[in-house]
Amino acid sequence: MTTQQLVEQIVKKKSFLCIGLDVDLAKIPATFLQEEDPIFSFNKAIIDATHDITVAYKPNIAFYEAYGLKGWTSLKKTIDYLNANYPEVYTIADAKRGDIGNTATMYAKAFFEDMAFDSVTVAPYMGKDSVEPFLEFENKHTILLALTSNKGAFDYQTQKVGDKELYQVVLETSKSYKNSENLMYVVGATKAEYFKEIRKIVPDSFLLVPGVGAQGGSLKDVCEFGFNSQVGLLINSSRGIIYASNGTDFAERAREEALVLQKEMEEIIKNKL
Ligand SMILES: O=c1ccn([C@@H]2O[C@H](COP(=O)(O)O)[C@@H](O)[C@H]2O)c(=O)[nH]1
Repeated sequence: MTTQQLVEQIVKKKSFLCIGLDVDLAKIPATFLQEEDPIFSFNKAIIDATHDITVAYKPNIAFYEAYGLKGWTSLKKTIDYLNANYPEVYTIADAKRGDIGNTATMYAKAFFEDMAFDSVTVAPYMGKDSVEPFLEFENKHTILLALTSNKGAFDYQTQKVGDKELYQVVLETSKSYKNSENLMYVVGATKAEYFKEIRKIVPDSFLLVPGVGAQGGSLKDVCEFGFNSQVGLLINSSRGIIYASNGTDFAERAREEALVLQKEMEEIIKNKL
């Protein structure tokens, strides 16, 4: 999907919500456990209940890898279901990959070609030649970790490198990568006070923002400086939406939680765009 198509969906749905499909078998309604593929069945129910109010879904790959071959099969069925039934929805493989060039190309093929995701998250630590292979893929985005939502972000990402903080160097340097127009960045909602500085460096880029919901980040605070003329934000919530209930009403409750965020987004879009 192109960035323009993503923006069109955001405007049409009045939403810049991304729902995280982080499925933990210990947390989904017990009735699913009797099914042949509980993870896919759960995802399908969540997707069918929310696709009209969200613009993106983000399965975190760890939640699938943890279940081995069965988990990969559930992931493949989920992405195929999305692409076949809701092709207008943007998809993110939250895989946080990063390795030397030829290996990076294989990671990119896995997520962009075999799995047909629109984007994949990538760690910047191994530098330019570990990121550029992902950027070669047309109409696919590479979402580089910049300033993450966890406490450990302060271990390295805000450390000074010369007169800049490391996350600033990542943002600045990555703009010179070949095909850098295919880049987006991860910035945690729990770091709302950094968005002003981040927008000075990457005013036009899309930011994937996890940390609203279970991690306590504020949508309003992120939008104050994170919002740009094309919205420029994908706000992710995973546990806060998909585990709103583990009863028979789980899908309705997930929709209700998603709707709370979407309504807030609609208001922000009305006031800011
Ligand atoms: O900085 C980051 C990068 C990625 N994540 C991932 O996003 C979701 C958040 O889930 P919640 O349940 O809404 O907290 C999860 O997949 C994380 O691994 C992040 O939280 N922070």
